[in-house]
Amino acid sequence: MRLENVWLRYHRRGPWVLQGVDVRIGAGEAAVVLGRNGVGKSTLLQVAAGVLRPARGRVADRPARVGWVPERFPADQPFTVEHYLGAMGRMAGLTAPEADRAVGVWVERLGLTRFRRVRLPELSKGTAQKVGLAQAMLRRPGLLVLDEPWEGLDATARELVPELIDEVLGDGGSVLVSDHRGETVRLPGARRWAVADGTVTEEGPPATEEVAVVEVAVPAARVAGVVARLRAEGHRVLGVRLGSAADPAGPTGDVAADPAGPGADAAAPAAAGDGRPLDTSLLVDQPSAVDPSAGVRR
Ligand SMILES: Nc1ncnc2c1ncn2[C@@H]1O[C@H](COP(=O)(O)OP(=O)(O)OP(=O)(O)O)[C@@H](O)[C@H]1O
Repeated sequence: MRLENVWLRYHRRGPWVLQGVDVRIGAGEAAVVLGRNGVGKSTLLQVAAGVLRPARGRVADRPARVGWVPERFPADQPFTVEHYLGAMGRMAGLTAPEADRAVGVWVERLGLTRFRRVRLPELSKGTAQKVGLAQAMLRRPGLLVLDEPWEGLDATARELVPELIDEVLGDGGSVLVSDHRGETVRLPGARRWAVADGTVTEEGPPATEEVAVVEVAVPAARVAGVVARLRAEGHRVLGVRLGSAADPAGPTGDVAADPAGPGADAAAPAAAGDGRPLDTSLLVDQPSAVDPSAGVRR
């Protein structure tokens, strides 16, 4: 997904909150949005989620299913937890039985079982936040946007947030999260977007960092998931090639996709050893899968 030259202000003659923002995030990647209070983090997340429309510029390739968790869950709605979540599940495109099943799963995971029949306005802030998390996860989002997700949550639920993020990333989704409490140290692999003066700057890894290249053989059918997981942990995936199970490092392997390397041919058809197509969709157009020469072979 890309934000291209995005401008936004809340009133016709008001100050611009976002001014020509250009950022992108790939499948299986997370980005933490940082900046001082009032700088525009929530505004940026809402544009990314499609809650706010930019005055100028555009958001391209936003995944079809977006999970949006606002900083403050709007609990002033006259529904019980289970009615609200069931309705949200159906709005997300689940059938009634699927929605019921999903509600059961997330109510349990988030420790909401005893609140099922409680009306939203009667919930504490932390419990309402959990309902906010649950509604975003009922149908696995391709983009999960979390505005200060740790705010108001109890210790157990705070532990769960990185777990949910990992699950979305592991399925090839993208995650954006803002945080002013430093909790995002729990997301060591995330990219870091610093918001200041209406613009967003990506903070890169320290240039002096020494790296090593590790070659790993995985079943071809699991390539997409493994690549997404590696990226979610902050590793750069330099390329993927096919090999044989007997001799994975042998010379017979064809290059299936080298996402950013010189001569990369993302359109080249690739098939797993058993003839099934290899899902390389996650391996193209990834800005973070970069310069293979950055890896040092020792
Ligand atoms: N609905 C609104 N109407 C008018 N101005 C708004 C609105 N929402 C936000 N703003 C203003 O836009 C600017 C950016 O706000 P935003 O909430 O995006 O910042 P933030 O970085 O998320 O802040 P915080 O860390 O306090 O949540 C602020 O000056 C804020 O007052």
